This record gives sequence, structure tokens and C-alpha cells, in this order.
Amino acid sequence: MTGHQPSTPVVCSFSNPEELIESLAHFILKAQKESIQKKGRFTVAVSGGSLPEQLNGLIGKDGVKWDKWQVFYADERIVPLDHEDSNHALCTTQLWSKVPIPQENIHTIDPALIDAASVEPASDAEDALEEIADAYEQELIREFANKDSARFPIFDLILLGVGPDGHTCSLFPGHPLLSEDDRWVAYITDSPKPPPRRLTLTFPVLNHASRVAFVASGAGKVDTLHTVLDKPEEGLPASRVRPISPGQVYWFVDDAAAAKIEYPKTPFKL
Ligand SMILES: O=C(O)[C@H](O)[C@@H](O)[C@H](O)[C@H](O)COP(=O)(O)O
Repeated sequence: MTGHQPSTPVVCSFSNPEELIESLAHFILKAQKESIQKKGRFTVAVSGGSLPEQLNGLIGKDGVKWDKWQVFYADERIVPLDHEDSNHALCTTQLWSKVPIPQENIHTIDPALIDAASVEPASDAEDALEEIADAYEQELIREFANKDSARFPIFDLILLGVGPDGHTCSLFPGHPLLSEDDRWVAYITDSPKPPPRRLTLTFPVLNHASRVAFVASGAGKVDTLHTVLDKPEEGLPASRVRPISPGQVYWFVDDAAAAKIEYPKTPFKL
């Protein structure tokens, strides 16, 4: 059944972060073009960390059809949308405020539910956290239902980072959420990277995407990339992102981050 095989990663390494950022922008433009041709829209999930800044190559670039983008967060922290820890706030500062994307095309967690999901102790917030995750799942269902008749949403592109421990989205090593095989969106209250309360897309969503692109740059990522790509048997969360065929996972890295990778690199071409 070739149609259900996990894809093998395509790793492209660039000599410096600037070249990486420019090539990533061209890759995204190509994905956008194909998606709009096929479906009239471009569904994208983005994470936080250093990723939003690495999308800077899109600012002012010809051919970006911002009005066709439908953006979701691959993971989000349970804080107000203008809080310094919010991925939405970060993306707004780094990107959305600099490009003509319609506000309604950016799908945030429901701000009306954040206060109740923030009460202490976390055990008193479980119902509200469940509600906020359900509401975000409904937001995804509204976008994807009746458009792609699949069990899980099929994002055109999911853009991810990887943490030093091999986490991606808010899927952390050893966490019970790694075996979630049903829900599209889940919450956690014990993220080892602060803040502790977060929502995240689950592995089935990541692994049904048409394309997932990891972005990692700098020498600080060197050991993580070596383990994630050369030792997938260790099962780090980022190693487990292997969208089923014809989906594909790409790694956009720079030479500093890629210094220890033995996994074969592919020359970047569009
Ligand atoms: O909200 C988050 O915490 C992120 O979505 C997280 O998964 C991030 O992508 C990695 O921790 C890598 O972060 P850096 O790119 O900053 O290393």
C-alpha cells in the first residue's frame, strides 16, 4: 500500500541563515501556487520559537497571495493573545503586521476561553482547557470539513521548529500525548518549556499534511539534528513527523546546524 507509507525526510542545507530564509520563502511560494491551483486556498500551520522570524523572506515578496492563506497555529500557549508568550503575538509582530493578510484568515485560540483556562491550580482549569482545545478543533473542522473528505485535516503546509530536546509543536519527549491517535488538537499542562499550559496539533494531523517543513539554524541545533535525523530509532518527537505518502517532510537547515548530520542532503531545487 504505497499510499500509506511514511515519507522519508528531504534535508536541504544552506551555507548561511539568509540563504535558508530566501530558499524557504521560494519553497513556500511554490507550495502556495500548487495549493491554490488545486483547491483555491492555502492552509498553513505555523509554530512559535524562532520560526516566525525565519518567514521574513516572504515580506514584500511578489506572488504571495495573502488573501488565500488560512493560517492556524501548530501550537499555542494558553495566555492572552497579546501576551509576550503568545505565539500569535509573536507571529503578529514578526510577520502578520508586515503583510496584507486579512485578519479573519488567521485562526487563533478563542480569547473568550483563556481566562477560565488559566486559573490555578491547573486541575481546576481542566474543563476549560478541554473546551479551548475542542473549540480550536471545531475551528479546524469548519475550515477542512466538506473540503477534504478525510479523517484528519490535510494541511498544505505545516511549518515547525525543533527544540533542544527534540520536541516539536508542544509534543515533548516521553509525554503521553505522543500516542494520541484520535484527536486533532490536545492540551497539556506540564510543558517542560514554559509556559506550561499549551494547545498543540497532534501527530495524526502532522502526519496527514501534504508538506511539513522543519526549519533549524545555528550551531545550537547541531546535536539535536544529529539525533533526530540519524537516530530515528530513539523516537524523539521531531523524528516521528513522517507524513504519509504522498505527503512529505522537508528539513531546511543551515550548515552550522547540519554539521553532524550523516543523513544524506538533497540539493535544494524548486
Ligand atoms: O511555541 C513553541 O514553543 C514552539 O512552537 C516550539 O515547538 C518551537 O518551535 C521549538 O521549541 C523550537 O524553538 P526555537 O526555534 O526557538 O528553537
